Amino acid sequence: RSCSGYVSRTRYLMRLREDDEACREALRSGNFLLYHKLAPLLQKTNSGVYKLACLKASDLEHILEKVGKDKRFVNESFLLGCTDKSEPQFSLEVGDLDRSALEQECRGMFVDLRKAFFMITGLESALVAKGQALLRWHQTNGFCSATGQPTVRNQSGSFRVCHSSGVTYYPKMAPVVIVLVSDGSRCLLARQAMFPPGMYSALSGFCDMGESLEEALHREVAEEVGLEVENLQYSGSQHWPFPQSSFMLACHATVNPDKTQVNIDTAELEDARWFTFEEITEALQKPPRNPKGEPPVFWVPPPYAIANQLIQEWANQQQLSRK
Ligand SMILES: NC(=O)C1=CN([C@@H]2O[C@H](COP(=O)(O)OP(=O)(O)OC[C@H]3O[C@@H](n4cnc5c(N)ncnc54)[C@H](OP(=O)(O)O)[C@@H]3O)[C@@H](O)[C@H]2O)C=CC1
Ligand SMILES: [Mg+2]
Repeated sequence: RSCSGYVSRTRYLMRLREDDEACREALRSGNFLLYHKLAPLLQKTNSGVYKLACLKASDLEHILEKVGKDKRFVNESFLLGCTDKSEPQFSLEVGDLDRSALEQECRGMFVDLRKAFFMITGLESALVAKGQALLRWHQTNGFCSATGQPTVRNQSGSFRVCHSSGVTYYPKMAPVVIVLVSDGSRCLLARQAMFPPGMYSALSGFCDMGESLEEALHREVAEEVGLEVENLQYSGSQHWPFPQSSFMLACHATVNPDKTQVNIDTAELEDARWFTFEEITEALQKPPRNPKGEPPVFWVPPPYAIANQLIQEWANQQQLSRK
């Protein structure tokens, strides 16, 4: 099978999703991400940094045998994608097996995704989030919501079907808008009470049924801070795993510099305020943690969060316009 290039990899994955037999076959040459109760397996490299553990099929079978599990358990994996070399990648939940025995056999440790996500590289964190999202979706969609009967997965895990009602269920994400509002020289950031101390982020909110991106964005800003925005500019998108699969759609927007008085919805937000270019530049350079015991200083979400991209873009824009 010659599968170099993006199109042939994509077509290969398409076939694995649709053809159960081909997908079962692909398990034999697969790479596996393991999760213990949704916590991914990481391994420490020789240089002391953590990486996502990717086990070969033969190693995984060997490990399963060691912890007393039939190697056919591998068939319960879900297809995630494939590497540049067209090696298929799968995720597997091993939460029923002994955690420390597995950690020992795999020379790694299972780390809560909220920590793991920020311990590894950007590409790995996108993959590990996808793996968890797919496992979580399957774990919570075992029954048809029309009939209450069990749903059955296809081999790749790209859908589940209820044979009683005939309904097919596909993995879902919740669309969320996130917007950085600017008044021309300052940008508006907010914090929820549950955020870590000192962290402020761009305004965000779930899209309502039937809304466009633009409508959701206008509504969220009006609801949360009582402002009317204009000049929406799309920036990018991101799958976000916390607390569950969101599909983040990120935009910039402006307000009239004469109408910047915020009126905060205190049920949603603890605070929202305008930050200057100098405050933002300083926060972008700061490591995202407060030393223990110190009063909280202002900081912004880390680079893997699309909020960081918006803030960075705004700062770059300001820098140019100030030259
Ligand atoms: N990657 C990034 O840079 C960032 C990501 N985010 C993510 O964006 C998402 C939304 O942000 P947030 O500002 O809190 O959202 P909202 O402003 O819409 O407010 C959250 C409220 O919406 C309700 N809600 C929860 N889930 C859903 C859903 N699936 N559909 C509709 N309403 C829902 C809940 O209400 P109730 O209290 O009634 O349950 C919740 O309290 C979060 O997942 C957050 O992690 C946010 C900022 C930055
Ligand atoms: Mg919000």
